[in-house]
Amino acid sequence: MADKKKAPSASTESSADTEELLALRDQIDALDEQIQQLISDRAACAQRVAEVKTRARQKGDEPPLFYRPEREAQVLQRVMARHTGPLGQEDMARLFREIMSACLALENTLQVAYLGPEGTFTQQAVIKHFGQWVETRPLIAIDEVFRDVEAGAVNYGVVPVENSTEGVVNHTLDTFLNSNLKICGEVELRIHQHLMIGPNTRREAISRIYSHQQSLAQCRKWLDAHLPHVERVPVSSNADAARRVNTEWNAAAIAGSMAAELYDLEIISPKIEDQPDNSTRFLIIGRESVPRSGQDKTSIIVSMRNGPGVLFSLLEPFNRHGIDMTRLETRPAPSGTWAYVFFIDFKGHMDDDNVQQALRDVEERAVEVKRLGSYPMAVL
Ligand SMILES: C=C(O[C@@H]1C=C(C(=O)O)C=C[C@H]1O)C(=O)O
Repeated sequence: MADKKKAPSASTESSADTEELLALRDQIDALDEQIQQLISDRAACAQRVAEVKTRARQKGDEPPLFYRPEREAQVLQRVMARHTGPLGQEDMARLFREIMSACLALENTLQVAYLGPEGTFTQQAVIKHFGQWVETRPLIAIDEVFRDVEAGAVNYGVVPVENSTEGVVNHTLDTFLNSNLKICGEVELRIHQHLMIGPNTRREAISRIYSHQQSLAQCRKWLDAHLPHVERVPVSSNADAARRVNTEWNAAAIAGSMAAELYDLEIISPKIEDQPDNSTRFLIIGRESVPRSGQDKTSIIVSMRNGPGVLFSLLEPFNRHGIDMTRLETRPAPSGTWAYVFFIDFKGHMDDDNVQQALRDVEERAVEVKRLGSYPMAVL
């Protein structure tokens, strides 16, 4: 009996396995050492970049721009283009996202305000875009995020702008009308909504579901099918919904995984959004214009006078100059003076010749054109 027990570890086959495993681990240890050295060399380069940027600053100039969105987008694009596996292309780019985030933090720690509270999808968008190495500040309203960036209290702000199921976030668009901030980037986030409960919730007695209005709308069909008689209570954010559930025995919340983690809730039905490709787009707002990255988008607001053929005359220059329009939204004019206000996104950078020509043509036909910015298209 005792001999039999010893047999497997003594067999030649398993000791060969162990040797192979040990050799592979030696290889991994050696590679880790090289990776660590290379990351340290990269970080030292970033430190020298910071010195160069600081030296280049002329007396009386604005502080140097440590964060360069166009350069970061190019680095990530190159990582993805040359990648051949076996790790997934996006997984590799995410690793580089974090390496760059840590390198930038050596130069300067970015402060980023976002539409909070903590645990919302917007916080997830901040981390996806900037990586973990930033200081974040949750604020309770979109215009507060704009105000903090305008006042220089933070470097950048992140706000939601459109959802693939529910459409535009009108409040964000309207705030741009009265702001001089620039759009410096965009983030796209796949949105998964989960049904979650707290430690005191009695599953069979759930009579109320808290969530943000948009999330309730994104899960309407699922709720109709699975919990038709449960009251749906809209609250100010998904994180607020998750917080409430903790103290009520008959309530559940719909929110994202960050909120579940933050408030220690149990996800009882994951991914209950009606559209499987449900995603939200966020904008990064800042005070500076971003140079060309090679794969850019531009956003403008155009005010046109009412009249026949207005939309045609607005769109015609884009068509003539071969510009790919990616979004067109109409909003009521803030004052009676303008009949229409159009929010337009298109591919290309304001420094591109055809974009400059198209903008000149649009400016001739419009009451006013406001350039919100050119910025790198979302890479991840
Ligand atoms: C190193 C630089 O500064 C920052 C850090 C980057 C990086 O780690 O690759 C890229 C762009 C900047 O946000 C740079 O400007 O090249």
